[in-house]
Amino acid sequence: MTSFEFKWTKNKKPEGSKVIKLKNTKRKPIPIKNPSEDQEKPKAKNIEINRNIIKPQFKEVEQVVFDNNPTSFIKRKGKKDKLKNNNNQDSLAGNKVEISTAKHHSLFSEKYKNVHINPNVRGASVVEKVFSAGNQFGELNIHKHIISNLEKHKYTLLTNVQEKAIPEVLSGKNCLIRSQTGSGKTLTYAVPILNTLVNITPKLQRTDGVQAIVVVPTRELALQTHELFNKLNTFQWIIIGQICGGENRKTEKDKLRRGVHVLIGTPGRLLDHMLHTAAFNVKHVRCLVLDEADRLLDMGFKKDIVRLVEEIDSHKGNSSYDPLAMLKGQKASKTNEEKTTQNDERQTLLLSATLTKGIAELADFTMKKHVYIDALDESATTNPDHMIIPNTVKQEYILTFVKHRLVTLSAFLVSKAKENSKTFVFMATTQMVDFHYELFTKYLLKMPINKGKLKNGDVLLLDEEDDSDDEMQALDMEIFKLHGSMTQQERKAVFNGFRKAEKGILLCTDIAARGIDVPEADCIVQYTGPQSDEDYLHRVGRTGRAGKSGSAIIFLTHEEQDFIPRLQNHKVFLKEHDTTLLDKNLTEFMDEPDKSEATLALQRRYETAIAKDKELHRKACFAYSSWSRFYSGFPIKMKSVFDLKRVNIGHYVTSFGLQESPTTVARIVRGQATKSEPKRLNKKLANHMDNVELKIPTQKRSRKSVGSSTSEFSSGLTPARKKQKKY
Ligand SMILES: Nc1ncnc2c1ncn2[C@@H]1O[C@H](COP(=O)(O)OP(=O)(O)OP(=O)(O)O)[C@@H](O)[C@H]1O
Repeated sequence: MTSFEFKWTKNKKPEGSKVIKLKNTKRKPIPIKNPSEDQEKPKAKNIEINRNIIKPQFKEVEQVVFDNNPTSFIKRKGKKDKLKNNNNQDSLAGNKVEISTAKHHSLFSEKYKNVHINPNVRGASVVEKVFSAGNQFGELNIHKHIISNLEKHKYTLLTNVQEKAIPEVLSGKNCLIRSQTGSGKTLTYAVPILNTLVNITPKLQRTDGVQAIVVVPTRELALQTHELFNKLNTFQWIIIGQICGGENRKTEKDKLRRGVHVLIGTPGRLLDHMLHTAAFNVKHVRCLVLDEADRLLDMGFKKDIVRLVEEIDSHKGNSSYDPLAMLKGQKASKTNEEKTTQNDERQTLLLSATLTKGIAELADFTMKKHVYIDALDESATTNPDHMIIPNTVKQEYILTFVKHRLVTLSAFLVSKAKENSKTFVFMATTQMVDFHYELFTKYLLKMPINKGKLKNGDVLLLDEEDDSDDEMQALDMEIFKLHGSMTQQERKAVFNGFRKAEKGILLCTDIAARGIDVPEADCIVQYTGPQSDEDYLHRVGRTGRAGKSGSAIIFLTHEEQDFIPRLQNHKVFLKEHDTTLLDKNLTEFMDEPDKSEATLALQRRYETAIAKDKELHRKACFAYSSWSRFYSGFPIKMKSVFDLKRVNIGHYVTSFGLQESPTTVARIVRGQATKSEPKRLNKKLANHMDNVELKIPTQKRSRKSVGSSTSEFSSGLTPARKKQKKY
């Protein structure tokens, strides 16, 4: 890269001029014109500093590097020698620079053209009560130790769904249970299962085998459910176990051989053990729970579940299972073996926050007869199209310019850090999570001491080569990341870390969208749109748990604004986010009173950092590429809102802090180009090229994990496994 340097000696220094250092990059400067003066664009060899524009206190600047962009300067303290070496014969002594602070469109509150969201459309959302009318666990016919243990953990009042469902589950009926997110569905099966097992006499032995199987879609949910069971289970003879993808199979086999009564796991791994671990005996399974049933289906686990159910049924007879009858009959001194052969049909429970056609089909397949329990008041009119979201959650949207998405998100996170919030940020792909995690950890949490400005406050500067001793911890906030391509140990550590943290930001994929319970989470950010309307609901449902309050915000671009009326059709009404606080926080954070300048400073800081950091640049390219693949793969029913053909992909590249064209990024990802700064293609051509590239199934793409987000829900099973020997 060629650099130009010039210096004024005191006597040569022209009035009103300053020492600057011009760094020549191939990138074209963003033309910034002072609207008040109709002057020519600054020419490289005739640079003049306009004092009317630069603040007058700009006096003693030793060296300023100008990277071809009038708004972005780089100060290199103590690096004169290095800079000198970079000088070449093109030094421009005496040249003048016109530096303008001409206003750009503002970051957040600019009024958009073509916005057709009607902010006045308000309607009555469907409201579901969380807690029942004061009924308590103590009133249920359950073991007193379970009740005292529940109370010890502050579970005293029954939630609505618990009040309605627990008696039905206790009576042994098959149930399909629907209630809103965070309403306590886990206890509706955990309490009855424990109660049934604790009441069996003589006491269950380890050799009695698995009595209940709980199937959940993700490993985190398995971990969480396992913890809840263990919290409630003070009965030493009842063993709760957990198996899921990513864990050591052999350890799990040993666990199963030693004996487990309640087994919680993800479908793939459960089936794997059912088929290959002789010690896993399903003959005595009394209860099968399919938690987050709709998610299990969405994630393509239907086949595994069908197989799992068939496997359980093939080992059992047909007589009906009735835990209540079993309890009544406990006085007759039957052996455990007699009891299980007599009660050998499983009870099945399906739980979900949304009711879909798929669930109805799954219910038909897994249960002969079942009762449907809905937590919504009987008086409320139920319409399957209406989405029920806790009314304690404030739902908002923010309309951003595509190229400002990154800075807007950063500003939002700065605000959240100030509020000591616990925030989930949902992103489309694992590559996006990885990239943003690294970017924010390195370049948002930490800032140069001068916060992107020269000390005298004149011009913005980029932290191109400042070393760590010039940096400070700008935000007192920990950032976490969670996605399916992390190892099981990493996932566990992050999940536990985030749950225990007092505050923090979790960047995650939809792997954290269902069932995950972080009671203190008070904010949900959807940085990329959901793949379905139901996904919107589940993501939002990570806050506002058990009646607590929370907020949820979705980032939308102009092209995506139809998502708002779409949600209105589901009786979900979002308000536009008031950006005043964002503006304030960003300007304070960047120590730059003008929000456009603050925006540019942060964007340029990111761009410079990414351009210089090879690994981060690679991550940015892969993140963009995975995003474009994700975006082009939105389900048909969502295409009216999220359609790659309608978006300006060049701007999206900018939103990943990249300076290349989309086509070049695609070539870099394919290994056909190294990092470069070519001319941007025109938009149409770039669009066209990128679409063509997406369709070419190159070897690299299929090998690379930049693929869809569904891969991350892997059960840990390797596909097309050879049959393993039982032992
Ligand atoms: N009776 C209760 N009293 C107080 N808190 C409760 C009660 N029941 C459950 N909770 C709390 O409510 C939160 C949500 O519970 P749970 O995870 O079971 O909800 P859910 O309905 O399964 O949600 P999702 O649909 O998102 O999976 C948890 O933090 C749990 O501890």
